[in-house]
Amino acid sequence: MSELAPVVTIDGPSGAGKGTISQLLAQRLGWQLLDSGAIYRVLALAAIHHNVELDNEEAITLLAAHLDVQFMTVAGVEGVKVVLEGEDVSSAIRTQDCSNAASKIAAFPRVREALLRRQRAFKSAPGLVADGRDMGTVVFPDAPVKLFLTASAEERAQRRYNQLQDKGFDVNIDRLLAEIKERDDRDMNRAVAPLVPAEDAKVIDTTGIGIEAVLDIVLKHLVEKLSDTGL
Ligand SMILES: Nc1ncnc2c1ncn2[C@@H]1O[C@H](COP(=O)(O)OP(=O)(O)O)[C@@H](O)[C@H]1O
Ligand SMILES: Nc1ccn([C@@H]2O[C@H](COP(=O)(O)OP(=O)(O)O)[C@@H](O)[C@H]2O)c(=O)n1
Repeated sequence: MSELAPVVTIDGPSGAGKGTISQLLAQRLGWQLLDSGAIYRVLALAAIHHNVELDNEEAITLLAAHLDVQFMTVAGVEGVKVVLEGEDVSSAIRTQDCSNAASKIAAFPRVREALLRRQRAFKSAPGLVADGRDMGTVVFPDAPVKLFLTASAEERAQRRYNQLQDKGFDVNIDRLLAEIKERDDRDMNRAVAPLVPAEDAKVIDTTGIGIEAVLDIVLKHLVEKLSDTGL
């Protein structure tokens, strides 16, 4: 791993706060940000747009290899702007249907393989904060700092409910909770790159802990680990 571009990996299930913490951390450090879930989401949307069946691993792998997508950080705007084939899909990739489709295609080993290089290309100086499910286990196994955020399924569903409602989506809390549990189950039990903390990850259960308090825990751990490794 290049010392010029250390990587902090932040993995965990849906609604654990990975995106929020990754963004705050990247801003604080002035580092690059990789929202790997957005790549799986945009691929799922591309499959839907091109009428590719979500169970067709071969066709989705081909689509993954040629995916025309750009990720842009826009000052003052939450999250990254995602442009698929020239169209701004930042909002379209956040629907519940797209979340479920992303988790289905993410179970295909060849699809994951096809997206590896694209994800690793985000690593550049002065450093990278990488958010996902397998950042610490598969994509950046040599990262000097690894975090695994989690929280109870009920709290994660409530957070996602509030977030989607704020964005103007019509949501049902019972359906959200059921889908979060279904997605957790699929992500944790797939054969390749399952959702599991890396052996050297610090696991933080954020149930009942606010964003600022979680960020404090993360920053403290980061400083300790980076000074241990001499970075
Ligand atoms: N520790 C926390 N306490 C309360 N709300 C949180 C916390 N972390 C994140 N949130 C909120 O929960 C929602 C989902 O967080 P997000 O970072 O998108 O999760 P993830 O990326 O893990 O799916 C967001 O609206 C965010 O503001
Ligand atoms: N590194 C990653 C990131 C996401 N994913 C898949 O993509 C889906 C959407 O990821 P996301 O991080 O955007 O989802 P949320 O945590 O925001 O709900 C997940 O349910 C996973 O199935 C993955 O398999 N590996």
